[in-house]
Amino acid sequence: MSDFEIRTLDTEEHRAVSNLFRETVHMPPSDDAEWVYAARYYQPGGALGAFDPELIGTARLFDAELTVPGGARRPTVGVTSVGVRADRTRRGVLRALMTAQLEDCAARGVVFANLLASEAGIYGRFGYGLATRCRSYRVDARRARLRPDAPAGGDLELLDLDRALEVCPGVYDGLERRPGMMSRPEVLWRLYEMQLRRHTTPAKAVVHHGPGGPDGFAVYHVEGATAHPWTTTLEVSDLFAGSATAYAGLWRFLLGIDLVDRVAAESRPLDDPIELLLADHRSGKVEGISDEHWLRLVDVGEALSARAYGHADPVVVEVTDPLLPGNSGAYLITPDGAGRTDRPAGLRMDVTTLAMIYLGTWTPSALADAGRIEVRDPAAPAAADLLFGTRVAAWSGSYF
Ligand SMILES: CC(=O)SCCNC(=O)CCNC(=O)[C@H](O)C(C)(C)COP(=O)(O)OP(=O)(O)OC[C@H]1O[C@@H](n2cnc3c(N)ncnc32)[C@H](O)[C@@H]1OP(=O)(O)O
Repeated sequence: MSDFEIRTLDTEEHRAVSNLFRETVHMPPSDDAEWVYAARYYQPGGALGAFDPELIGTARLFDAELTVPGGARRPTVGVTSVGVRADRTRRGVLRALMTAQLEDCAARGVVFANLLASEAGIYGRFGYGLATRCRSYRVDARRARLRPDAPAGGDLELLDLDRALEVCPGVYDGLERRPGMMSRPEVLWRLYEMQLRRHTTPAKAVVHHGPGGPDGFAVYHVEGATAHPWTTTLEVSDLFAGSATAYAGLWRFLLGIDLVDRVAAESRPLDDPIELLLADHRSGKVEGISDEHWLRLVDVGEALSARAYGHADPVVVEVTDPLLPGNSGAYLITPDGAGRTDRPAGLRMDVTTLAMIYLGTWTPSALADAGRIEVRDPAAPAAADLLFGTRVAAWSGSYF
């Protein structure tokens, strides 16, 4: 359909993008006070608009880096503010925006794209696969204590929000990253600033200082302190630790704050070790597991050669990518690396399914059993499980 045009928006048009996007997700426009912060979350040149001639659809991005299994980092974009005006949906506007955005990323040498999806049925057709998952849990702070043998040491420093926004970005940058973690560019911290300033109770941060300097932090605020009788929940919006000692130290602090009934952590890695630290593991309760990041391999060859692999017999994976056809073809995956090959494929899959196994979140065997991978060599699924498997669960921890 071509009765609309797609173009990159100027900075002065960003507020219209925000208004349109918020309308599509049934939120009111930002007021002037919020827009002071929200505007800083827009990367110049990062927003696309669809016009007919009014603005009827948007999609935007910011540049970042993604950590892949093995620790290498490659360029990614965080895709956000995707919305099409309700009276212009289902006529190809999103498809045109996604196509233009991905082609631009490919031309710029971006290797990945990440997003958080409003609905699970939208993005698979554009090559995005669910690549990280997270779990939420609540800990009964009145009851929970860490085991006496839990790691201890280091110092804790409590910061108000202004100071936290100065200090935490540097601590984050210095931490080792899991597969799936992104760098946090300035625009992302501006988003978090906006969100944290919105709370009616003060947001705080606690930084853990280990032998080599700051090695972890948690950002939180407490809800419920104004109602009587009160039931307070300390909500953890960020928690990153570069060592087991920092992780235990941050939790020990959070669980020891007075007048807190519950500590809620919404989006933690699937293998977050909190239960192992609690003296009574039933003082914490997993509330649910949910989607986290959807990943698009924009440059399949570069993505496959960037990550590390486990030990197993080599496997040839044939990939199909209708949207970015240059990615289609066969790739030889070995413990020493990956690259294009003419050898016959043991596994065939689309680029969406490849994204699901890329960070190790889903196994090729499970996806083959689900009918999403065509198996041509019966030995290939088990070998691919070992090649693509990771030691720690992939997780991003960054939301936008
Ligand atoms: C990263 C983020 O920002 S997530 C936020 C996404 N935004 C929203 O959820 C806001 C509310 N929804 C919308 O604004 C729109 O309905 C959008 C953006 C989801 C879809 O926009 P449209 O212009 O209607 O999509 P378009 O017509 O290009 O459809 C492309 C394809 O996606 C499908 N599709 C569109 N929306 C959905 C949906 N919500 N669920 C499942 N499939 C969908 C279409 O059926 C079409 O399928 P096809 O490839 O088989 O033909």
